Amino acid sequence: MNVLEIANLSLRIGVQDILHDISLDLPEKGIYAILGANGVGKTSLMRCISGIYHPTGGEIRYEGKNIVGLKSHQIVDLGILQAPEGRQIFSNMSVLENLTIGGGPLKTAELDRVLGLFPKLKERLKQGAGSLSGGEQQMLCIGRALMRRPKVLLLDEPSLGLAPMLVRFIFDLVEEIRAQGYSILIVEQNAKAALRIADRAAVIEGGKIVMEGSAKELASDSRVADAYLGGHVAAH
Ligand SMILES: Nc1ncnc2c1ncn2[C@@H]1O[C@H](COP(=O)(O)OP(=O)(O)OP(=O)(O)O)[C@@H](O)[C@H]1O
Repeated sequence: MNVLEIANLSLRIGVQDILHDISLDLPEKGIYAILGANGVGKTSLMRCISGIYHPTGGEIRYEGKNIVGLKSHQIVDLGILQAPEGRQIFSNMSVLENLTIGGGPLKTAELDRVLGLFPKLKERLKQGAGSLSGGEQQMLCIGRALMRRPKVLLLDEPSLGLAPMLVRFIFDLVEEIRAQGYSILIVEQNAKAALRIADRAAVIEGGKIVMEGSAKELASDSRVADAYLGGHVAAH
């Protein structure tokens, strides 16, 4: 079953066509990767799903129901949570405050579950979030989304600015999060890392899907290799 279905989605802002005829399905407990270079529309697609941008055409169905037109907070309440690009943590607040902000009364069980995934954060609960390393800030950003127990997690460039070792760590963690029953849509420029963990993937160029298939197919496609894997077909 698909938890999220995007059908013929288009987005126009002013006179600019940002997204055109985007269709993709996220299976329940699946990882779907959206690949592409800078500025092709990946973040805009995420923003359409989370209700920040309103698509000009098409549908976004969550558990079979079209969510286009709903407000961001309604989409969050339905169970679609985004860990945004650039992390957007509150650097002058503590790690604990960042994790618990906006979530109503503190849910200890949720906190324990999230901290179980991120032992590094557990050691730094009282510390100012601004003093965390880049990788830890990324964990905090994902952890904050998980505190709301989403069904669908939207990850925008989780590897951005991280050292290769940390990229591996973050992607292993995404796999672990999926194993806990979440469905994950991940936007990435790091095609190699994303294809390693994804079930399916799409490549976006100029606001359009130019390739779509299983992650295995895409990883062994010479066009993907040339454009996104530095000429090497990825070992899967
Ligand atoms: N609010 C907006 N107003 C005008 N143009 C916008 C707006 N949001 C996005 N765009 C344009 O849409 C295009 C796609 O941007 P988007 O941020 O979605 O790309 P991206 O693939 O996520 O790139 P990046 O990896 O740099 O975030 C860009 O040309 C951008 O300038």
